[in-house]
Amino acid sequence: MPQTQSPSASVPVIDISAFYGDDAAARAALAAAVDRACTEIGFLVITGHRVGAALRGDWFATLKRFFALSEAEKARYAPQGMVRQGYHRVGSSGLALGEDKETPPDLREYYMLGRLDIDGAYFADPVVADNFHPNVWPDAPEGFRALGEAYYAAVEALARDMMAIFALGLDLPETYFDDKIDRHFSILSNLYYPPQKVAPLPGQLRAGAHTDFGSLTLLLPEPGTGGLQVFTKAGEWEDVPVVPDSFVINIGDMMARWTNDRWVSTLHRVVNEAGATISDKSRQSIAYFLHPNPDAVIACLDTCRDADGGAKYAPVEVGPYIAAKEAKVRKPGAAA
Ligand SMILES: O=C(O)CCC(=O)C(=O)O
Ligand SMILES: [Fe+2]
Repeated sequence: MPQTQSPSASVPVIDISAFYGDDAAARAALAAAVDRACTEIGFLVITGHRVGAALRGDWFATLKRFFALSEAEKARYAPQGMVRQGYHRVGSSGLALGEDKETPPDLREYYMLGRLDIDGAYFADPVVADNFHPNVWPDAPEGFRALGEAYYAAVEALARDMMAIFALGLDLPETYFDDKIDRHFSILSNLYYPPQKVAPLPGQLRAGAHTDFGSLTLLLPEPGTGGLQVFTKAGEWEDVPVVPDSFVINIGDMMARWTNDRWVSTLHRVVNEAGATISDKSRQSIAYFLHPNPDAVIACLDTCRDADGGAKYAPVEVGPYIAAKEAKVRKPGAAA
């Protein structure tokens, strides 16, 4: 972990196991703790989830074998145009570009998996179909598809549970978000930050400063690795705590808009190792971005209106909002 940043004081660690029990007071306390974390920093580290250790470990190991393949082999799975599913090489995007900050591309490659079940008339409707494409499965390594599908399903379920906890934290019925996320187009971004053999360009990071676009992100950094930082209200970059068997959760722009900025979509980044211009250490992480239904309209929740009943943001449709962000992040020119 980089040594030059202060240890985390802002991001709380919250055990969510009460959600799976029937102790009403414990569930209410959990919802209040999550509300506080989302209000103060927009990030929390959760324990007590149900995503198994073997699944997490096996998926990390399989991904590592994929990223070790030759560039030519990996390029066989690169998507066309703005399709997300498939392999994205190092230099193909820069997250800070989405914040209109001209920076060199991020030092990472990734393999994106999308929603598993896209059968049915809804998903083929031209209005939303751009958000739903079949997954692309590499010939190797063995087990990639089975593990990728199992991991996707596990975090999809956890994200749904987190949205239910969010609803409780916002004084809404637990099921409030269900019909806004039942046709989600969530992306599982399996990330690999290669060892750095040459010095980065000025302003070039492993992942540039950005907010996430969807309603929430479930992030699983490789066990024991740091590098992820949040921008605090005090205006400082702070390390996110590294906690065994946890997920890092942060809210994205959709949740900030739903809550009228009562909950904050916080800037974050992944830094190079402190002071080092080259490094032989790689870093892996797995991010699940919950993107609500593409045709869901995100408007201020009744429980989050300004004192005068108003709202900061005009209603926005999820699909076009996220597509516009991605067009900036993946703009041509960002390619190395
Ligand atoms: O790799 C990480 O730890 C964070 C990545 C991230 O913030 C993102 O891809 O949106
Ligand atoms: Fe992010």
